Amino acid sequence: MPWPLNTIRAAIVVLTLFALVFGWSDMLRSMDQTEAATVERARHQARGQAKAVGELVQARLDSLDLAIRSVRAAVSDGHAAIERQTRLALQDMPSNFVLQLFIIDHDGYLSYSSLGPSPRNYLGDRDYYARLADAEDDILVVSEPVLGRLTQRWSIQVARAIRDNGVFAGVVSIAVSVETWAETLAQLEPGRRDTLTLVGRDGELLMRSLSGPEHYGKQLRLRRDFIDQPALMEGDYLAESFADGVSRIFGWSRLSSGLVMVSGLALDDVLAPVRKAREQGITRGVFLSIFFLLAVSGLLYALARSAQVMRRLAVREARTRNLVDNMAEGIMVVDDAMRIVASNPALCEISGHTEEVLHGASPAMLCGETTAADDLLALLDVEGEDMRGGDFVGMRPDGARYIAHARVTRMSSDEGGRHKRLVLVADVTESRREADDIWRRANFDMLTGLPNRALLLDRLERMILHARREGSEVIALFVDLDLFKPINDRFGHAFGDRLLCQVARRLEQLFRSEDTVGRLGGDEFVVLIPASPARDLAGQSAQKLVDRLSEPFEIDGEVVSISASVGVAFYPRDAETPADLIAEADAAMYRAKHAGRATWRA
Ligand SMILES: Nc1nc2c(ncn2[C@@H]2O[C@H](COP(=O)(O)OP(=O)(O)OP(=O)(O)O)[C@@H](O)[C@H]2O)c(=O)[nH]1
Repeated sequence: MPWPLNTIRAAIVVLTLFALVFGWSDMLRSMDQTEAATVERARHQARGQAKAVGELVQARLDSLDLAIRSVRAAVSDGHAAIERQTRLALQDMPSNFVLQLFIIDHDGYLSYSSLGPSPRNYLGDRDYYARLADAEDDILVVSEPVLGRLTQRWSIQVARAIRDNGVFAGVVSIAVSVETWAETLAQLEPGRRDTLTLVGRDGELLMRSLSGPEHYGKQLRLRRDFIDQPALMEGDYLAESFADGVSRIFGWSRLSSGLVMVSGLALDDVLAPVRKAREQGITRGVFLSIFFLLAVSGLLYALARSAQVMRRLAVREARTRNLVDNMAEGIMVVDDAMRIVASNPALCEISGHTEEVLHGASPAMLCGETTAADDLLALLDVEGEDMRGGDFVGMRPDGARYIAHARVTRMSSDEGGRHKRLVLVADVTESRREADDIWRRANFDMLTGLPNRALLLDRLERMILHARREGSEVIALFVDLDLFKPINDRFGHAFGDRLLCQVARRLEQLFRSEDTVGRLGGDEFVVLIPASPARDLAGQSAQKLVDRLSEPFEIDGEVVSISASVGVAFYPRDAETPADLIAEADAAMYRAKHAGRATWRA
């Protein structure tokens, strides 16, 4: 059983929603996965970058340390040796990078500067100086950025302590330009909003490629692995940058000097291609979804329309079926192989067969008799015609006959070019009988059964037309019984009727089938004889007639004798028209009466 339409529509709606929800969630999930993978790749990239740049920074620090150590070794040799060694140590360093090399004595006063003699300047308050003074080991200290009192430029001090027999004797320090160093780092950055940050051992910001001095020396507020876990050498994290509020993916690497290089990749830039692809994907998805929904809506609409059409068709079919079932006229559809393929209750009633019996049977079944069946089958053979009609005699299973009128219509051909026939069958038994009766009443004399005046005149007209064509003649014999009234009077009217019938039979026996014997009314009869030539035959016939009617009649045990007077007229000699010819014969009959009756006159 096919699914109800509503179920199909509900299934389509559910499947559509499922497809949309599944499609969208799958697409968004795969987008999320792509985003996560991109972030993961960026983490690796940031780490790698922190490591590579960190190595460069460390190399720089190593060369600065080398310079510091070489100058420190010359301190005990006096001012000239310091100056010579300083020149030597700084000769390969760019002047905008190394701002100056200077020495602070054990009292905290500047005792030497590569920039030349300078006023007595106390620098013992600097953090790095205090740290070196307190340190037990020979360590390299990298200071926070400080604003030079003389130079008014931001610098980082890279310094080592001078020891004289193990006693703190001052500091050799190189001031490097934060600006220049940050610029150098900026050139290594891959993106406009990416950052490279150098962080001190205690988490203080030494330099940052993107920002100015306002952040120098600031302690990074947040807890970071590279601060909390000194043993960890590298790592990554995602955070909002404290300096500019930009979210970044950070990778960090600890340098051998203990400083930490942090490389930050702006999250928005990292994800820009992914987000663009996501936007495009969503736009495409929206269009596809709209298109899909439109297509499904179209399908649902088409289904609704077809359901409507089917309902209308069903109603129409039911109406047609109702009409066909309630029609008084029998209907059958006969296929190309002369089988009944459909019938209605009226046909069952007319034919006396059930629908089951009729179905698949030959229409000949309606007739029962071979000749009648042949007539019907011939009637159904409508090849070349679209419509025809005719009567056939049907026979019911109980043997009862009926007259049916069939109207056969050739239906339009099917795919195979075969035609079916639609046959409307009406039981016309009654109407045919009535029509026959009317016809007989109109054309025959009810007493004798002979043709009456109307039919006589009609037959005479035909005979005259034929004679005119053939050049032959027509004889009209007008017969009037002699003295019939006395018989009526004596034996009664009914007796007279029976006598008239016997006269009619005798007249019929006297003449051939092509002749016509008719009764005009009363005791008057007419005989019409087509003849060529007519003259002798007329006389013989008239005489024969007079003789035969003179013979006695026996009616109800009574023997009676009468005679007849006969008038003869010829076409074309005596008259041209049927009425004139009869009138001429009538006139001749009167002449026979006047001649004494029981004779004939022409
Ligand atoms: N029984 C009977 N009589 C009829 C019928 N039609 C007419 N008649 C009678 O037939 C008679 C005909 O008479 P007529 O032909 O005039 O006269 P007739 O007595 O035959 O005399 P003639 O014709 O002069 O020899 C009338 O008495 C009619 O009433 C009929 O159908 N049946």
